[in-house]
Amino acid sequence: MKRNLYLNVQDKEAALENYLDALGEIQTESEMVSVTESLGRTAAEAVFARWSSPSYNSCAMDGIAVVSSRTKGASEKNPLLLREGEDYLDVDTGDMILPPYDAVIMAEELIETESGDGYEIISAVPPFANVRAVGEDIVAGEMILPSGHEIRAVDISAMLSAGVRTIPVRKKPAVGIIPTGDEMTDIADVPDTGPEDGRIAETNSWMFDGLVRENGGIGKRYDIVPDRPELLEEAVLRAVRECDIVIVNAGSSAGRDDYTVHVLRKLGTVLTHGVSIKPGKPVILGIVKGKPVIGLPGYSVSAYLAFREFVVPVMNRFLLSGGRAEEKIRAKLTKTVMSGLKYEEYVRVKLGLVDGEMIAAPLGRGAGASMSLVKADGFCVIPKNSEGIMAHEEAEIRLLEKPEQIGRTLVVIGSHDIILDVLNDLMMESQSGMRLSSTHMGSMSGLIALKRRETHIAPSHLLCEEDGTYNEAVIREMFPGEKIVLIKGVRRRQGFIVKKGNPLNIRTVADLTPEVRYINRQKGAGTRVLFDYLLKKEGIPKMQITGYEHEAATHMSVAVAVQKDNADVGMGIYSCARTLGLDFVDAASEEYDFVTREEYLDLPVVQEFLRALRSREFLAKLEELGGYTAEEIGEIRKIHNFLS
Ligand SMILES: Nc1nc2c(c(=O)[nH]1)N[C@H]1C(S)=C(S)[C@@H](COP(=O)(O)OP(=O)(O)OC[C@H]3O[C@@H](n4cnc5c(N)ncnc54)[C@H](O)[C@@H]3O)O[C@H]1N2
Ligand code: MOO
Repeated sequence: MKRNLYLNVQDKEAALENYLDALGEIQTESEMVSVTESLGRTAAEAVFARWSSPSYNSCAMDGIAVVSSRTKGASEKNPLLLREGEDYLDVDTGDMILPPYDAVIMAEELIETESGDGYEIISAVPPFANVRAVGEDIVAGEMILPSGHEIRAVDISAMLSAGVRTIPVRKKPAVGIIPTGDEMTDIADVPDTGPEDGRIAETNSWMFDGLVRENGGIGKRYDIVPDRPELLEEAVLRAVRECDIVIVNAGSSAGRDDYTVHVLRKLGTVLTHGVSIKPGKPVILGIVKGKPVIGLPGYSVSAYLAFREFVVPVMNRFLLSGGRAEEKIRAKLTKTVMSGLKYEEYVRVKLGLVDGEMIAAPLGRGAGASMSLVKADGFCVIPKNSEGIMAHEEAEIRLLEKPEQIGRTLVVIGSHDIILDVLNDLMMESQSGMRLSSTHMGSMSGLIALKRRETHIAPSHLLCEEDGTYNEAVIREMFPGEKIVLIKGVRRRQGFIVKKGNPLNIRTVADLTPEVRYINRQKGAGTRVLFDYLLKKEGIPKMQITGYEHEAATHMSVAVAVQKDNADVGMGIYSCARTLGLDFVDAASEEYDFVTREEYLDLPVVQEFLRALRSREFLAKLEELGGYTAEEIGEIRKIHNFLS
């Protein structure tokens, strides 16, 4: 099969409009459901009340039922005596009121007679006072909900009160999901130890199934189709017979086995192959036997975005829904994101509020970075024909997370350590509703973010080469005249992460001979500073280290690179080596602290962070991870550096 080179990508809006036009008017169907099961469904027709509610005149307050006309003339000067059995009946809220009674006086307004045989009242009551008249809430025949209304819990109770038991709702569109690819293994068949080399656990179909349900449809997953066009043809034809919409996943691009587009052309028509969004470019919009068949790219982020932009609008056609309104906010980016001119680019971001300003920290941009979706609070969309957005500029963010949650976020930018995940977990476990959102950019970038008031806390382990101390020296230099505090964190062991048994026998930087493949950390990372310091001490030039330019963003990615033999050695913390069953050669003990502004200490999110940091659970967790000591944990050191 020849490669598909699709260089003519279409604009997203034009492609979608053209596709919806080609699909024409969709015959929507409805089905009857019990009102009690109708939550979230869309009413296919207007719903009318069968009964009135209340269905009888009912007492609205606890007190006595009276005949209103007989209370005329009662006043403070001329109180009226009411006798039990003759003039009134004791009643409670919800009781039926029958003639001749037509009004209720609240218990609080009654003055008991001294003899206890009745009450005195000092004002007259009008007819139907404190009475819920029949039909006061809902009148039989009244329209309760218009057609197209999405049913909520309150609607359910109103319908039931009005005697409506079943209603017609729009039928959920059935969305067929066909995963493809020779390398795919159904999750049920993946060994417990993980997929064999070269195999991939088929996970996208489960994401689509969830997305289909979230958007009001029914997902129908089909077996994985191997890379053979005749099998895909068969699968598509079957799915088209059984479903309203069909998704074919992967095989949408230019690979030799990417023949989805050929199959769809053979079975029907393809209106678009390739749109100007990134990730998500290789979308295929086809029609087979009148049904929409959409080819989505294999990478999970691309697949998710393309689903949002193309499958959801088609599903909304079936539901006759305008779709959910997207919430948007403006936020300041913490770092520059560059973008090509040809595509509209979707950058996932984490959000937080620092000093009253919304801050967006961009996450990993790879199309396969599914964790960027897990962590994202929103997307920043960089338009076509834009080269990108500069750091500290404002951008529009489409929200995925609730705005309230964002206000309860402790923003942490700086050096990475897995204890940040543990602290977030401890904060989330408590009743506070607060969370910690950390972006790993290295110690130096964290301090710069703190300087610019773009983070609450900057975790840092910056060595002062002159005196071997940590953090204080650089803070004094960077924050003259500002009130900065150091929240003491942990001492942690830094060293060489090597394969089990240390086969290359690495003990010191001097053992990093040219045959040894090193993996480094990004510029500005404290671990890189430490490595450079060790090299300098030994008089070893950086350029002599094989792999000095090979960078990873976290300790854990260094450890994985060693585990999977992309490198022989890298510097990192003990706990990461241990988690992956690797060996560790001690090189230094360093201080990993949390830098913040003094004025932030009183913020509830910072207080909650301190609580988690000083908790017994956290100490226990450090013990479990290994490689940490915490003698000064949670202590606060003021670093006020006022120049005289
Ligand atoms: N020469 C070119 N190569 C590629 C281009 C291009 O323009 N020219 N586009 C790239 C872009 S952009 C994307 S996105 C991908 C899309 O590729 P396909 O849709 O053809 O998907 P595959 O190559 O088959 O798979 C990509 C990736 O995703 C994994 N995958 C696939 N299905 C699943 C599933 N159901 N569950 C989990 N993971 C899945 C698959 O194993 C691959 O790792 O193409 C670029 N290439
Ligand atoms: O455009 Mo692809 O969808 O970036 O990964």
